[in-house]
Amino acid sequence: MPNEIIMDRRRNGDHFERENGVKKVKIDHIDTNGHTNGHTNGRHVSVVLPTPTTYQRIGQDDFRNSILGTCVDLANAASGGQIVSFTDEFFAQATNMIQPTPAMHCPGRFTENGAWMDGWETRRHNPTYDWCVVKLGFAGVIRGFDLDTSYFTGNQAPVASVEACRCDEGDPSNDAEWEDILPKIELAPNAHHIFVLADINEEIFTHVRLNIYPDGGIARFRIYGQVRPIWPKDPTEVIDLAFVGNGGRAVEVSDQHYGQGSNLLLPGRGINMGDGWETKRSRVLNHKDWVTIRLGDKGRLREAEIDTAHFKGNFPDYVLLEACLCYEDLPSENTEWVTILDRSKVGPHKQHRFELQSQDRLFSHVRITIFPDGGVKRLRIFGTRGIPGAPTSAQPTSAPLTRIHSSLQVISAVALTAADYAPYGQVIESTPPTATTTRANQGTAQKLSNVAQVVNLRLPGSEAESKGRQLAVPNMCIFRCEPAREIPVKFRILERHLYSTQAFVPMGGEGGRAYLVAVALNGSDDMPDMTTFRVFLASQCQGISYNPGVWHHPMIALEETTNFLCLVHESGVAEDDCHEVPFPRDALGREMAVTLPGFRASA
Ligand SMILES: NC(=O)N[C@@H](O)C(=O)O
Repeated sequence: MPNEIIMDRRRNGDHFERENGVKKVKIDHIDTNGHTNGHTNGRHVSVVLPTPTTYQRIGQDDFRNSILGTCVDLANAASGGQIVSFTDEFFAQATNMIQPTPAMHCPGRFTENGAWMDGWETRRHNPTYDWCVVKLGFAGVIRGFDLDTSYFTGNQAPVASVEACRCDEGDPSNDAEWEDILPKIELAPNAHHIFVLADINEEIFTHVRLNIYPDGGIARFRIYGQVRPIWPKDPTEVIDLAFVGNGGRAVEVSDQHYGQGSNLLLPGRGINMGDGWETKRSRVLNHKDWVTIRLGDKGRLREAEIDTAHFKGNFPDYVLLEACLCYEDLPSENTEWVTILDRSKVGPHKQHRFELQSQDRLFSHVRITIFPDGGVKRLRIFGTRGIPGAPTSAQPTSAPLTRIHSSLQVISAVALTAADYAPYGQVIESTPPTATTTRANQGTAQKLSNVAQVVNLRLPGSEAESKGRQLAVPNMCIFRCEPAREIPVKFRILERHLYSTQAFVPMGGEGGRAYLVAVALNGSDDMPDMTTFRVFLASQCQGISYNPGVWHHPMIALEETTNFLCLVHESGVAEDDCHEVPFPRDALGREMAVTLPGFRASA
């Protein structure tokens, strides 16, 4: 047996050097059984690893009664989790693993590489192993995992392990210090593998690395933990104490048949009804449902926002807010609950704001109760932390309410489809649902006509001309768009072309995998109607056209500089050709940004 060297910590990865406290050990290879071989000073060594962190595997039925039931999924794309690097994703993209929705199965559906799989799947015959690095949506402590191989029945990864590290700026470099968090465990096909870590480790992590030996697929990767917020320096700053990024957690839910209670605390307004809290229909008189939320910190509560976005026929009739102060995760039966918002009427698809009662009292939990049942998208509880120096009275502080800490309004992008985009314009693609197709080119081509409208409202004799608008002529031009330099991408302005359509078509040849199309319809106040604001993720095979007067953000290319062919009618009169407004902030003064799991900011 070659000499053994006890390493204080192992890192996955081949061919790197590691100070073992005595000599540099060069790890040559970690085989699929975890045997780590290396050499030091020309002498072959076998590396013995420290005793792995202990853990307990639990069943799905035990989940809610375990510590994981009061945790959040730190990796979830809906909370800003992102895939930052991986060795391979030949069959299916790594970013699928962190989607909020459960894995789906579509037998008989194929991509150009193989069977369509809803998860991360690497190519076969890896001689060592694959890995994928996840950036947590928010820094936090880790309590457990769900390595879900749903629908992977002959191609699941057979063995996996998990490491973590903290990297406050950017992403881990090659010499990052990774900590073994979950040792190698075996994975069965088509199953949830839920692990609770035995050590209550208070170490804060920002990134996790999932290793699979030697290759294969994982449907979903959930990283359960608790956010450790980065609090504002100013103790008087009013913040959303329920926000997941500020450590808010749903600790008890009466019913979440259609949508989890923890969705109430996610960033932004979500993309559809599926990412809110929604109960089943009740069929008994005087029914009610509720969610108990442990705030990120004790605090004095000033205002609440109850958002019923996308709930248009199934919003609750009434809501009630209560609060209490206790130091356990779950308030006990005899906890005193104080009403901070009397039973109040709410309506469809709307952000409701309420002034709260008992603003001078300190609370640690809030309970939202809905009557009789229904759906709520988000709950925001604005107040100040109960720490020395924070205001104890309800008098306005130096920090006006609009200075809300850090919780950007965050929105997710959705895939661009002709149907979803129809209110804003047309999608220009090779399979348009409405184009007329004829043979052309001496029978060697299909001609798809009228794939998008081309409109010029400043023609001779038009109403615009009668109002003194100068005539306009078509301008076919090229926009060479530089890629977004920060992700999430923040929105700066919205613009519109009142008298002309404007089409953008990627010219191929170079450019990133996708680009963003951010649009809004015009409101009754002749400004953008932000309830219609959508962000679409368009592929390089899709062009778009904006209808005249549709508000849109300037084109946002992703990852690589992208050339777009553009067609628009212009008169040369600036205010007619393009009307710009600053991007609207919400009622609480927050900017808006779009998260893009799986995409990286350009260098
Ligand atoms: N996705 C997919 O097709 N996978 C299989 O072909 C395989 O495991 O190689």
